[in-house]
Amino acid sequence: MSDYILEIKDLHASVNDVPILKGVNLSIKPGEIHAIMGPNGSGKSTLSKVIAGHPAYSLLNGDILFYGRSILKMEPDERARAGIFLAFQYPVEIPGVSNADFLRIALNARRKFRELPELSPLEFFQLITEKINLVGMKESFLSRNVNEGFSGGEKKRNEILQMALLESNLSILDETDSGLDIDALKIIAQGINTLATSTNSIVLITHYQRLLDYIIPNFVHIMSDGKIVKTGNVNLAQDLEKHGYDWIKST
Ligand SMILES: Nc1ncnc2c1ncn2[C@@H]1O[C@H](COP(=O)(O)OP(=O)(O)OP(=O)(O)O)[C@@H](O)[C@H]1O
Repeated sequence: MSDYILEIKDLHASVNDVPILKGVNLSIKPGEIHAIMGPNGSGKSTLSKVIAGHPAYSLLNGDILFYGRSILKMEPDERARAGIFLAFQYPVEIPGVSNADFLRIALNARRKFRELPELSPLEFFQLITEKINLVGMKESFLSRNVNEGFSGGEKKRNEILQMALLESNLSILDETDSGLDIDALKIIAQGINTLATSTNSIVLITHYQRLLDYIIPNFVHIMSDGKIVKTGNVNLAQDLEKHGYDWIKST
């Protein structure tokens, strides 16, 4: 078994024949939290979607290893069941599907993969009641359709609720902090800290140093034009906040 949960090696990817990722290298060990920052359009969301297996992206070169094994041939649902979770920058609404059913079916698919017994609706209800407190959500959100009519911040909370339920090994949170009010940011950050264990890893994609006051990452990476151009600790985010991205170019 590899020492790493995730290893990305010289990853090049394109969308609609436009090259976006131009040689990304990243290694993540269990127990680590990594933050990825970078200017708009630098490829952060693309990286997260390529890891999750989004079919719109073509892989041109490189590899993605999950516990030492290439996942390139795995479908997105296989990757999710195996323990890769992506909280979307723009969570989708699914009219006609109740949030509770969606979450229970997703959880049971993951439990089946882990060779755990599926939860009955009653057992699921007991578990979800505990988990919604973690993200400060009201129970009424469970009977509504997935994200339908949810505010921006409520959609983000719902993503973290999924993360809490699925107990994924690798959780990639794409701008989960954007759209959250100050109180919600603290609640969500606290929830994420509770979910971080010595055996899983979290990748936070963010524009705001503020999030990293609440969730202290082990590493901060800066992406620019499809590559990770600088890696440091949490001080790197503070320097960036002070000096802006032009500072990176001059260092
Ligand atoms: N379908 C597409 N066709 C052409 N270009 C695309 C397509 N999808 C994404 N791109 C481009 O890929 C680049 C990287 O986008 P991506 O969303 O990964 O950036 P990002 O770093 O997450 O940006 P932000 O911080 O604004 O969310 C952008 O220039 C974007 O316009």
